Amino acid sequence: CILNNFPQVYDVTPFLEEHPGGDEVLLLAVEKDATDDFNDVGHSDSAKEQMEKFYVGKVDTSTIPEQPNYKLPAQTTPPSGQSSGFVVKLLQFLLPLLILGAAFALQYYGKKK
Ligand code: HEM
Repeated sequence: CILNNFPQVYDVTPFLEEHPGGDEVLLLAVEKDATDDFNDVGHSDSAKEQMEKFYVGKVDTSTIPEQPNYKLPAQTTPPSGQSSGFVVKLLQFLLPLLILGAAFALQYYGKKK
């Protein structure tokens, strides 16, 4: 089935083996709007007449959503990833300070003894 000359739909299944341009190009156009592909080749008037033999019907364009009704897949990082990432960053900043503080404290108490 081909969406050629959108919104007209043509079923070219019986034509696959007879198509002078080969079946491959037709199969590449399956289930998409092949209007540009068809026109770019510069098909003859006879080709356009033959096309009418495969006419199935029209797509009811009112059923096509204006916005695609799918959502992009969510980011791979889990939702908790953000907060744990923050904790890691905080620790990366605080840990060297803590070690430095511990080193100074040890030095101070070590001298006292
Ligand atoms: C119902 C749809 C189609 C019909 C009835 C059809 C019919 C034909 C016919 C009769 C020819 C011989 C040349 C001519 O008379 O113009 C032809 C050639 C060709 N068609 Fe189609 N065609 C269809 C769809 C497509 C689509 C979707 C493509 C996609 C690109 C395509 C690509 C070609 C190519 C590449 C040639 C060869 C042109 C050449 O060698 O000069 N056709 N087609």
